[in-house]
Amino acid sequence: MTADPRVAKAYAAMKALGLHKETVKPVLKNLLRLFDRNWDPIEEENYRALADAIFDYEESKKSEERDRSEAIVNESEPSLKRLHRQQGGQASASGCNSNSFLGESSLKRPKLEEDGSEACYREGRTRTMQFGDNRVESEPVSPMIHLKNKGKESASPQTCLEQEGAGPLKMGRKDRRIESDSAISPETATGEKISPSVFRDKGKEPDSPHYALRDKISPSGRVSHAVCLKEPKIETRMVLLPRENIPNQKYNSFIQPKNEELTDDLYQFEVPIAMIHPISAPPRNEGLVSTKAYSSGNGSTAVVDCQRPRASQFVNAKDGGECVSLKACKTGKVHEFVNIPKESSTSFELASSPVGEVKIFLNCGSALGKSGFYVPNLDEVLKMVEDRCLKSYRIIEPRFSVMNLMKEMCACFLELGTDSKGDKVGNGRNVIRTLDALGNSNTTNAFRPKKNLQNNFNVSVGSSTGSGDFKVLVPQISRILAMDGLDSHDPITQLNHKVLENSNAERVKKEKVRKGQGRGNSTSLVVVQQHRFGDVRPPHDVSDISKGEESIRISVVNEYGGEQCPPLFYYIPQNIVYQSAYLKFSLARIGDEDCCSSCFGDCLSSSIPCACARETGGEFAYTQEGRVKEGFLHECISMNRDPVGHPSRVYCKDCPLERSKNDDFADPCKGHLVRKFIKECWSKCGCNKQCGNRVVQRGITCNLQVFTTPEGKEWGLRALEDLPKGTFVCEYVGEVVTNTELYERNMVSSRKEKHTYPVLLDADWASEGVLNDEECLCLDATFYGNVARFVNHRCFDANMVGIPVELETPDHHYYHLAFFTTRKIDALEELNWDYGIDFDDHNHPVKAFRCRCGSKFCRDTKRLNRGKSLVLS
Ligand SMILES: C[S@@+](CC[C@H](N)C(=O)[O-])C[C@H]1O[C@@H](n2cnc3c(N)ncnc32)[C@H](O)[C@@H]1O
Repeated sequence: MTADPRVAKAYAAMKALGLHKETVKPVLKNLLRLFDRNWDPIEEENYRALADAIFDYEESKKSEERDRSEAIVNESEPSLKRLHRQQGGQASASGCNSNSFLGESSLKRPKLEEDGSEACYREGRTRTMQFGDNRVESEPVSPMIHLKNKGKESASPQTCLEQEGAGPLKMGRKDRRIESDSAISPETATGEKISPSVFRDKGKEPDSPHYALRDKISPSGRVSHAVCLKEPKIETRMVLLPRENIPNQKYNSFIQPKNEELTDDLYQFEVPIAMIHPISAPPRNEGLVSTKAYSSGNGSTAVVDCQRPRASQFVNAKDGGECVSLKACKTGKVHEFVNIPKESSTSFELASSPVGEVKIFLNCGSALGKSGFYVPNLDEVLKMVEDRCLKSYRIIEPRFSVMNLMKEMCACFLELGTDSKGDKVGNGRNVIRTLDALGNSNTTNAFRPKKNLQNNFNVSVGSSTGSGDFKVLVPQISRILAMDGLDSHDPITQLNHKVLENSNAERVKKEKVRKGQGRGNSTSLVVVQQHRFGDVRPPHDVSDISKGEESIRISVVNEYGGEQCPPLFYYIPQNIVYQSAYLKFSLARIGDEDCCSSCFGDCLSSSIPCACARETGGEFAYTQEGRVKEGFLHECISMNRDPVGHPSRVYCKDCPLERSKNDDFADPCKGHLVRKFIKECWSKCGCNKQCGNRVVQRGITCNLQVFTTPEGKEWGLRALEDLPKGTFVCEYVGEVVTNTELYERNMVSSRKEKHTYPVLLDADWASEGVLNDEECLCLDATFYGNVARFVNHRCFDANMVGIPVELETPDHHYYHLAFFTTRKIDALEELNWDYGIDFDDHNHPVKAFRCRCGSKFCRDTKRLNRGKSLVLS
């Protein structure tokens, strides 16, 4: 019996396809592992990824068996002959690209198979085609942005989606089946497959195609081919698949197969391209790079001459590979590959400039450590790749060529990176997001168009009126963002956009229509139905978002563009139970020891602390000024800042959070902080409303404003006045839901919401035995909430701390989460608190996002790593 409804649903969906639970289970398990337990990519399109994975797994098993029997037959044959047979379509799956992606083993991190690589190159040796007519010109290249497979980071879900999971999971069974039992494995070492979708007819001929290429070998045998393309006018291309057939664009990242060297010999070079062996590169310098060329020591030149590259972005090829970081420099000339390779890997990089130059750089690391490695003939490599595409991907179109494929990649890159619709307002927004994702929002200007590209590339450049932002929506980057919620398409807020979201608006719209999600016009502020309950959310009053619910007005300002209004929600000044939460306030339940019925006036003025101070060790937590006392505040702050090492971190035997997920794959409890509580006097106390031990219950008294943040976090909250340390700012208000209800909500929303607004009231979850579901409470401010729903996260050194405060009940299962300043805050400073989230935990109710907190202690290491790779000097 499967307890988890998601697992059950998956089984049911597969059952409908005739797949038994036993077959489904191991693959599902692997997929969950692969996606870091993120169900979204699995559930999408009626479990298409899962079905594909199962089919591929089954086929790869069959293929392996076949290969095994062939290997036995071929055992006595000379290796050369076997290699020829590979060429002819009989190669063993254990050759160059043998990793099976989908089965138990194939979901492991991809490893380079040296033997396989060598076999590939040896194969190249036996061929006689010559590569000629390489032409090198040395014109400078304009600013570049870069996309790169770094091949280093561990597989985050988004990484998996983009790379490891990209191939087999994203391809439709029918239109892009990969013949896994073909002679040469369809999968690269990373399990990637090339999407045929990149072949589309653009109907353009290239201008005098020339090609140039430098094959460089590092001392260790690392090979890189780089190609610089000038004026990539598009040659007539074949149509293999209509774009609409692509099941899910976001999974169609284009990543080259391992060991397959793709180069372009058609375009005219602007600059000589060569590779830099990372080892030979000078030490990393975060400042400007001025070196022009490096020598790897064996004659391989390291030259990259590129003017004013502005940004770079890596896309991982796979795990365990080298970390090569591409550095763009302001003054120009050099791309520096700075990190030392750990192991062999393959990286892939696309770069483009605002004026449309595209550069493709491939770095094949698989020959590392092979002493006799030499550069194979390029034409042979191309031929081999084409053969593979023919056999493995069933690309039978006679005009297919790697060159065309590469051109298509450039065309897609440019097409997606520019705005064919001239959609103006949305562009700047994407630029900001993309560039912020790159770690430097100041680079926006770098992408402003200098000239119209229409003639060259059949794409137009969108520029926002006024700002003139050039839209650069790099597909891989935007997908990464989408994975982490920065750019996902919330069906509700999407409808409230004043502008079309991005350059892909048309495509997104089509996709939505196809999925039956398209709903009306997104250009006007509309009141839309909640996808959850079918109720209607009221429009905002920007002069006071609380609509009079608070004692002060809280205005809304939009200074940076983007969403004109915050997402719609009901403003409530106090928590409201949604349904099942056990929250019973009764005077009878408050014992004498939990109130001060004999007090009078202001408890703080009494020399003897009242019973309500019991919770805080017999001392009131507040000062006479109504601020949290220094010592207490610091304890709360330190507890938050070092939650893992904190002694008050406890682990549930039966964690409600994990319990609500699923039985099959539940993790052990990740721990909860046993927090310090404040107990305020309340209705059963004899003191008056002005009692100094009543702070939170008086509500918001500071001047606050909802505003658009410049860093791309969208809406945030700021103070309009200086706030001293320890000041109560606001409470986190929302619907009180049980942990299970929250889990169900998350399932329904399927993590497609752009932002999430849950808070766990878990301060006491682990201190007792097993809690009932209705006692495991959370606050969800998605639909009903107060101004605190706008407070963004900051890692560690946030200027507010959330402290559990008891008002009505001494029961620790329910409490108020109140925010107090951790230091003096200046007027107009953004307010933030540390959500305490683990950025690697994509299964947590608080959806992990790509953190833009700007703290030097930022925990979002993936972003940091990526940021490091994206140095803009
Ligand atoms: C409680 S909401 C905060 C308000 C939100 N910015 C908005 O516009 O409604 C939490 C969401 O804000 C975004 N967010 C909060 N802190 C962030 C940060 N440091 N970096 C990036 N996004 C952040 C995330 O999307 C998160 O899911």
